[in-house]
Amino acid sequence: MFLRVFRVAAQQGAKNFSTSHQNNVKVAVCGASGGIGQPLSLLLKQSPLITELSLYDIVHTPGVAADLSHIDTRSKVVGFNGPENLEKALQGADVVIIPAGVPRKPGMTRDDLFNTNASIVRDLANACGKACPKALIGIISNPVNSTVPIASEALAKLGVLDPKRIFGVSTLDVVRANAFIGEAAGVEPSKVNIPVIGGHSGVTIMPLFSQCTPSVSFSADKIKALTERIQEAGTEVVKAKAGAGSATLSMAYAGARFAISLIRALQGEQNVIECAYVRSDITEAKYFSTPLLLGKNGIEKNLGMGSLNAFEQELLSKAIPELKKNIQVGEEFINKK
Ligand SMILES: NC(=O)c1ccc[n+]([C@@H]2O[C@H](COP(=O)([O-])OP(=O)(O)OC[C@H]3O[C@@H](n4cnc5c(N)ncnc54)[C@H](O)[C@@H]3O)[C@@H](O)[C@H]2O)c1
Ligand SMILES: O=C(O)C[C@H](O)C(=O)O
Repeated sequence: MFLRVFRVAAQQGAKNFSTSHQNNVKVAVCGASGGIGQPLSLLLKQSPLITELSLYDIVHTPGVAADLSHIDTRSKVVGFNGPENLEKALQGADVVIIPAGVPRKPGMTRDDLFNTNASIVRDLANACGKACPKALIGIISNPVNSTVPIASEALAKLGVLDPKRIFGVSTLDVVRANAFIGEAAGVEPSKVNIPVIGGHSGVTIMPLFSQCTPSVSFSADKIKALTERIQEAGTEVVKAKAGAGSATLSMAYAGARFAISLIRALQGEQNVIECAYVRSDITEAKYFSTPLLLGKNGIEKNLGMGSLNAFEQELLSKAIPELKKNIQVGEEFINKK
């Protein structure tokens, strides 16, 4: 079913493709051999909007690329292994998606991944800054609340930061919220659309039930319970996988949706909107996720968070201090001597 949805979305994009200014679209996936990287690359391989798929990892990319290259779709697939090939992998990329780094095990928080993943994201952002400074970059690697500031500062140090082009991928929070609400309300999940704002961990994940379409009429207790489930959904998967990692398949779906939205907007399609964690002046937190109107240069317009009800205001007051702390940790890491 979801493959069909992708085909439909991709075909809708393809209508614009013929009239677009840009016929060639190169997408690079960094961390392409991993639990997310492989299914994400598979989903991207199905999109007729992509002409070149560049797969980078420190292991196994020749095999992953050989395998995917036998699929009879438009894009050419090339694998690049090891840091000495990183800049080659990124050269000319229009979109870079980064699911590189370690995932959680039961009992860990996303912040426990910081020590390993901070330097991985810094190095990949540095390479993007050199090889494809105009690319739209989507960061999946956790902790997203900190890795996006790290990547942004790395690009700023190189003098190539354009905050409109760098995104923390929080699409999985929206996808989960749509799924859980659809199930609870008896509505087809693909018809549900709820903004999830803030950040991507625990209390920073803020689903805005008051702005859900179609509108839903749950009790206050039900909204609280669903909000907590959405906030802890990553942990739900980590526990269920019992040591074998965190969400990979749903993340690949969400990552592909986000990447394809970036490309559709790049191709000139109007009204492409996604929530993502970006540099922002909407709240006191320097980075914050809100619905974004996407365009040819990344963020066309930050659509803000709209009006919040009392429950959502309370969520915001809990999210902001945590976000500020996560952002500061990221900035201190990248700015340390
Ligand atoms: N944003 C989200 O919503 C979300 C959702 C799920 C997982 N994640 C995060 O995504 C990351 C990846 O998760 P996974 O399950 O795919 O992990 P994984 O261990 O299965 O795969 C990670 C891949 O990254 C590669 N890698 C490691 N160092 C690298 C480097 N320097 N350059 C390029 N590649 C490198 C590894 O070789 C591996 O193939 C984790 O940090 C996880 O927490 C984020
Ligand atoms: O929970 C995790 O560690 C992975 C990811 O951030 C998720 O939300 O599934």
